[in-house]
Amino acid sequence: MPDTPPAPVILGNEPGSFPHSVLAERHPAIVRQVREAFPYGPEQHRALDALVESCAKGVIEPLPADASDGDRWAAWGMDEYVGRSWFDVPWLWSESHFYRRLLDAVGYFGPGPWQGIDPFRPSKLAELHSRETDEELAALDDLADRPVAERTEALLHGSLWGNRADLGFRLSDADAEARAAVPGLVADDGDALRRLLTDADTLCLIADNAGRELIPDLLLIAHLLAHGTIRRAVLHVKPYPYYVSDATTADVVDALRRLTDAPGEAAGYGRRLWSAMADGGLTVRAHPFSCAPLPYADLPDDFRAELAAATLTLVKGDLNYRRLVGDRRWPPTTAFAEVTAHFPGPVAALRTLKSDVITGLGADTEAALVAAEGQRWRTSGTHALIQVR
Ligand SMILES: O=P(O)(O)OC[C@H]1O[C@](O)(CO)[C@@H](O)[C@@H]1O
Repeated sequence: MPDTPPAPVILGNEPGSFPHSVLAERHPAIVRQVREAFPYGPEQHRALDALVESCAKGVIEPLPADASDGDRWAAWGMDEYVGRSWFDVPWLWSESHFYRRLLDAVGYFGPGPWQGIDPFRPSKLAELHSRETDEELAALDDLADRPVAERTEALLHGSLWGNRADLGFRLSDADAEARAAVPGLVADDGDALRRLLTDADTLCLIADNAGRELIPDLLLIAHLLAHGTIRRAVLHVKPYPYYVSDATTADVVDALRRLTDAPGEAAGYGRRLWSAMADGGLTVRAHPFSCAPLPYADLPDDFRAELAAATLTLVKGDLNYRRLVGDRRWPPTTAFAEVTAHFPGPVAALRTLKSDVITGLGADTEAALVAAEGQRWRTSGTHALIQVR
């Protein structure tokens, strides 16, 4: 990284801090939610009890000897962190590892009858079939007669603000959705983004949440394909359920069915995407590194090569932003271009702010945010940004 010395990595061990509250409060709440969602047997309940106990008072344990991804986790730092408190290792690592252990506890990795059963699916489906989703899809009818550029803008902002709809985030901040989004972006490289999206070949979209975020992401892709703004799109989803609402291939299928079954314009978007999947215009990928507890600076060679070949990579959401710039205590005015210099091609972040990490702010913007809200703006989910490099 050119001139910027790395800032300290964020850990979860400071009581009262946001990362600490995620480990100490949000994770047990997620376990409770998962227990209520399925009629699990005694074995799963015991494993979930053990996980809660381990997170609160214990240390990170080795993976089972027969874990099929044992080597992968070893390469991702497992040996260094085994035996240490969940609170004392990088927060990005411990959060990510929590989801790996949670899936283990409910039998997701099998073998057995619960293999492949997504513990978050009921909440994802409820959101996909909510009144709010109906309203968002109905809004497409009003958009139909508008000029293309206006539709592009509306769909870009739909994709950006769709990131507020995050089920895990709502668990600990139930009012986040109701609070009005603050108008205006804290950083807005929208012009640069529009330039990159002119006559582009391949758009990679690194997806974040399913449901009410994935739907607008898909609508945006359908629109860009339909108008020849991009020739093809690659949608990167997670290979297994992650951070409660992150999108997997099954969620893409659910979202496409939701679109094709909808009344009005939405069905046309769904049908176009369905055919794009068939003719290679839209490809879905689920690379193991998408669930890695590491920043994108550590991209493996195959993933790096793929992103290097894209005209633009659109990185959605808060967690992807943390992975893109590095989950560190950057001074907010640190240049976004410098902390993303490692990324193999043009990249744009579309994110609502839900954790402490932030870069690329103007000094005036930071000062105004702090004067109005203290540090709350970093995590409240009411501010958003578009940043491009
Ligand atoms: O869905 P998003 O936008 O990635 O947000 C998830 C965020 O929620 C948290 O789990 C807690 O805020 C963060 O760790 C993570 O960055």
